[in-house]
Amino acid sequence: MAGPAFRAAAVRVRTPATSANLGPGFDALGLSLGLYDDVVVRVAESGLHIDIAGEGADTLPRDESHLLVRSLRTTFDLLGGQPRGLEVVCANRIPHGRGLGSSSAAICAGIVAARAVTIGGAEKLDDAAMLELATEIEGHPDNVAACLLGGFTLAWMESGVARAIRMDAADSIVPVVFVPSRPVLTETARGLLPRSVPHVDAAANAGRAALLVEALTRRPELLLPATEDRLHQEYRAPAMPESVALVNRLRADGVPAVISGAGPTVLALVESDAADKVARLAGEGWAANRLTLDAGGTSVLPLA
Ligand SMILES: Nc1ncnc2c1ncn2[C@@H]1O[C@H](COP(=O)(O)OP(=O)(O)O)[C@@H](O)[C@H]1O
Ligand SMILES: N[C@@H](CCOP(=O)(O)O)C(=O)O
Repeated sequence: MAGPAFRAAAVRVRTPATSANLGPGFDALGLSLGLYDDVVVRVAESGLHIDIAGEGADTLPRDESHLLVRSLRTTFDLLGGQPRGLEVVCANRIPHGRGLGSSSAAICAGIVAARAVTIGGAEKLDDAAMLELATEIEGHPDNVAACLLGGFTLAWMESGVARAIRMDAADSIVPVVFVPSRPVLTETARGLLPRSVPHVDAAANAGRAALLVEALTRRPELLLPATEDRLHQEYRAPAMPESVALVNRLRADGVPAVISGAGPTVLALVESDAADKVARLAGEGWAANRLTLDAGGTSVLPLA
């Protein structure tokens, strides 16, 4: 049987950074942030050519082991076959290994780009199937849900299948990130988690995660209690002691701060009039950035 046909024109995909967990919502809650990687994918006559600018330009592989290319390949297989050749041009702005969802961004960009360059791709792979595939590649659904859908997402697994709903965070909320210079791989930070946790901690997190949905969408004044976590942050402290100390210091000052994703970035969710002041609180050793909320998720854009 013949494989699929491909568009001759290049496709440009923009994909956001994400902050997962948000304190108590381990592997469930995610927030899409206004910091983006861009990728242009073109089907070529032969071979694989990868061009990378920005984050990872000195370290990422230029072969089939590149994460975005692996995601493209997996998606093409699902859509019925591989193109003869591929050109991939990446402009990376999301820092790697910092808890801002760079791997999810690469995975989602690959899936969306493969679907867009395949004629009839959207009919064969709908949005639910993209979430399922992205979760399979990433291993947990929280970042990829926010990355694909934008906004504030709640993801869960149902009979082994990832599902998600999208909400909008209150637009008075400003995400401020404190990014340290040293990375910690998500795999390392997940390896520090215990296999079981005390019932009292699980119960506390369930209540706070539920409260967080209300706080983030409608009542930001509840963000400090709503972002309290007992399931992952302290367990991860040995890999990121300065980050956990900064979270505790900010929280003691009344700032709703959490470890972003698996860390080591610290995320503060603050009202816009306090954002600049909060951004100055961390001091030396942190790149503090006042970001925006992303509403659109991973999108196919016109070529520049
Ligand atoms: N834009 C990208 N292109 C290719 N690979 C990427 C890209 N972004 C991230 N990765 C891969 O993902 C790894 C980081 O993933 P991870 O440890 O989950 O951290 P993060 O919190 O940034 O997602 C990088 O070391 C790299 O191997
Ligand atoms: N729920 C995951 C989130 C990982 O996010 P990342 O941005 O660090 O990849 C976890 O806490 O392990």
